Amino acid sequence: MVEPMEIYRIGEIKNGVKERQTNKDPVTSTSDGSRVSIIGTGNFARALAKRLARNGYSVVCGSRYPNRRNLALYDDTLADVRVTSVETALHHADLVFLALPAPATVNTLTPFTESTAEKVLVDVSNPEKKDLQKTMSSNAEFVASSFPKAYVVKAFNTMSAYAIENDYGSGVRTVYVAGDDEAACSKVRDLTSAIGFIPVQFGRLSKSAELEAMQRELFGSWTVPLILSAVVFTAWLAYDIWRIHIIGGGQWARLPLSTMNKVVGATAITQLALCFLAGGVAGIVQIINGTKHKRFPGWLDRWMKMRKELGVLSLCLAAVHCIMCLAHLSPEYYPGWYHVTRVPLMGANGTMVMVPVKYEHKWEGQSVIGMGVVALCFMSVVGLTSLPEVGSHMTFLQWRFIQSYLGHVTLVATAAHVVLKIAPKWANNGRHLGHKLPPGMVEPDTTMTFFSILLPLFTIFLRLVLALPPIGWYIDKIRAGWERNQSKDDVQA
Ligand SMILES: NC(=O)C1=CN([C@@H]2O[C@H](COP(=O)(O)OP(=O)(O)OC[C@H]3O[C@@H](n4cnc5c(N)ncnc54)[C@H](OP(=O)(O)O)[C@@H]3O)[C@@H](O)[C@H]2O)C=CC1
Ligand SMILES: [Cu+2]
Repeated sequence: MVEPMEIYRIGEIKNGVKERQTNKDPVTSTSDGSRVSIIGTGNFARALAKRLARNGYSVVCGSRYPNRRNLALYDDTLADVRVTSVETALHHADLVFLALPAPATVNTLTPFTESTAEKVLVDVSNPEKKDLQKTMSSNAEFVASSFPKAYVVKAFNTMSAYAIENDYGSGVRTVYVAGDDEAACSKVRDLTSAIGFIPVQFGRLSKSAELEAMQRELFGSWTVPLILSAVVFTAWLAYDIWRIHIIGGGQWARLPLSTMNKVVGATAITQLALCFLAGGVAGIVQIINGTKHKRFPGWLDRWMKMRKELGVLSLCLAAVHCIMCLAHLSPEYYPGWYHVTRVPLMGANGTMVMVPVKYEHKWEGQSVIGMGVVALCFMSVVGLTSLPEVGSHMTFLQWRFIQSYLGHVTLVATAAHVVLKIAPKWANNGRHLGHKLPPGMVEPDTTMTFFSILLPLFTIFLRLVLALPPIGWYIDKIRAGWERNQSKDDVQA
């Protein structure tokens, strides 16, 4: 942590803040590690300046119009931050943040190229694709090629100005740092930790392209799982509308809640199955390869990497399904779940009549709802621990237990919830539809609920096959490092 130091400022006294003058010359002395310059006076520059000033740094912001910028108007903390010309700011410190729009970065510094020599220039920009130079994959590399005597580092671009300004120990705290000069990167990392963030060296400057690309994708790693959810949801919805409302003549008034509820539930369980199926398919690929040291095919690799997102989306959908279920849980919608009880009522002519009413759940209703609640609880634990903010507080053993073992129990509980829902219909063999089937004939179940359970059941079956001996032993051996072709290769070597 950098020691708080005497802050000097030149400029107007705002809101009665007493001006502290030192006899240091802020322009000529640049080797002081507690001095930082920021080029730009916008949202990012102000947020970073505020944070640095709070931590005792001497901060100067370089502007095109220094006389027109008064940062103290935004925040009292910024009263200690001086606004100077870009050139003066470049001289103020060895560490210079470039908080400028990407297309303006190089143009702003070009007139002062000589002043950039030996400076650590931190590019925080998030350029649009159209702003990138044709031959460059990132703005940071363009800055580096334009100012070869400077040490360019990419950092802070994945953090919002809001988080920089307001983080008091929670929220996103990781700052990715990329650069070719280790001393320069180390300077940026030290400053990052000194102001309360966690620096992570992301790689060399060429990795800036990845850091910049991260900010161009609205949903990042969530994009494909979200699209997949939308596709699965639409497919189930189309099927159920066709089956229930178009050819089945079901009431359209039941579409927004009753039909939609089933579709949301079916999408949730499909996503959950896809989340766990990836591990099963990976197991088969490892058996075929006879080793765990071979890279998975690209599609499987991407699938494995989106398991967290698939699981969390499934949890969100399951929660919505639960609320929708509770919202219309009544004998009208679920007649088979209730006992018929006769209660006496006074008839019109003064005589008592016994009227059948339904208010008590039969075991069918109890078991479906009970199992649904259990599944949702397990799913919440698995989903929440898959978030890095929660998972990072657990030991690997705890994390694996929840993600793998409890995860599979969740899938089984969810499948059981659905099977309990549709099993009574199978037992009735079509009688619920009012059909009289000849002996031995089975009414085919064409409900969406039935189809939606096939993938989860297959996933559970696959995981069982892969877990039980002898296949389970074989996979364990491979996962412990054994290789089928090891001895042959060793002999050849
Ligand atoms: N805001 C955020 O949350 C984040 C921003 N960033 C990156 O930080 C950089 C700055 O963003 P932000 O502070 O939001 O942007 P702003 O538009 O708020 O500020 C940019 C500043 O750059 C200076 N500037 C110099 N030349 C130009 C020019 N030609 N056009 C416009 N401004 C110019 C201006 O200062 P002056 O007029 O005093 O010269 C201006 O205040 C961007 O590259 C952005 O991608 C990265 C992560 C988060
Ligand atoms: Cu359900």
